[in-house]
Amino acid sequence: MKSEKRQMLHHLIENAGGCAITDGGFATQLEKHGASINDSLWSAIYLIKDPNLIKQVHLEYLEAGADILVTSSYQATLPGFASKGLSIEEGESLLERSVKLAVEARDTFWSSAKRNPGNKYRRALVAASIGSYGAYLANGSEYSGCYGPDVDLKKLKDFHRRRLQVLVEAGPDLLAFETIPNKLEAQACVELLEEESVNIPSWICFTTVDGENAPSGESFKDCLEAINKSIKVDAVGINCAPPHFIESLICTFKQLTKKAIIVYPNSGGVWDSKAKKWQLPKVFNDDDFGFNATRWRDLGAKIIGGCCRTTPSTIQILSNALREKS
Ligand SMILES: C[S+](C)CC[C@H](N)C(=O)O
Ligand SMILES: N[C@@H](CCS)C(=O)O
Ligand SMILES: [Zn+2]
Repeated sequence: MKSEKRQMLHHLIENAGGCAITDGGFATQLEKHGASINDSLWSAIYLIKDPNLIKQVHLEYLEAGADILVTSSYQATLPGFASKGLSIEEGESLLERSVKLAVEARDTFWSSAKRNPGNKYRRALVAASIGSYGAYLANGSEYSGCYGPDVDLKKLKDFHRRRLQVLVEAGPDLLAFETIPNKLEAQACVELLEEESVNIPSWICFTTVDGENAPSGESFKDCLEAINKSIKVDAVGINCAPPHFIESLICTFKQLTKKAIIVYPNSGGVWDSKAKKWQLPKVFNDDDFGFNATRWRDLGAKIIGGCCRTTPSTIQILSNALREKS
């Protein structure tokens, strides 16, 4: 049973014909529904404010063809919840809720889809999001990689450990480390997976601002060192970076790792961490995503989706493109 679980992500990729589809921007899709997430918890504030809206967004991505749902826990942390006056138990139950909402959406959707013979769907997997330490800081440091001199490996592991334990306990199919901006945090994630004997698959995704290195300026070669040595990490790649960097990054990652490559870029633009808003126009529209997704797949990406400011319609177009031309 244990080893079956470990293989779930690889099986999904195989069943999808070699390239699975993850969902699109979660927080920005909440905003499309009128959510106000200008908050230190960002989208995670909706675990308190309106859990049903979270489920609705998950359902929209399933309908659009996502094979993987990423949970609403990106910026959900125990210290973050504590800063809102919540107890540890309350914080832990909100983390559990993030997984439950996605599992419920998946189960509801799948029980109706499978009644329909010939439907285009596959039973989706639920990936518990673990946003970087920079995401928790809410100061844009997931795009700078600068955590300051006081942040060492132990501090990062201490920060991530309890949340990881609670999320794993809640029963997701896999773990998704998102917007990792430097080598130290990648190493912390790998060591935690090992120390906690995590037995579900995981991916680790980095951001980039120059299209070549991690935001810290460290090379991806250096950032991947610990990841490549660990059997606990199944896929590695990029999320929430501008889409025009993706093609060359897939080629770079192919030379640096044997892990499955995952890419889910944002639609372009720059995050203004003071105004808590995406600035500058999008670089890719939905059709650009559709066209480029087949190219990314042909270059070797095994999981493709979207991040901030991509929507269910982006995933719909991407999914049509990948399914038609596989
Ligand atoms: C991926 S960024 C857009 C998430 C939000 C950021 N951590 C903040 O709170 O400002
Ligand atoms: N899973 C998160 C990532 C933000 S960069 C979201 O889509 O909101
Ligand atoms: Zn994003």
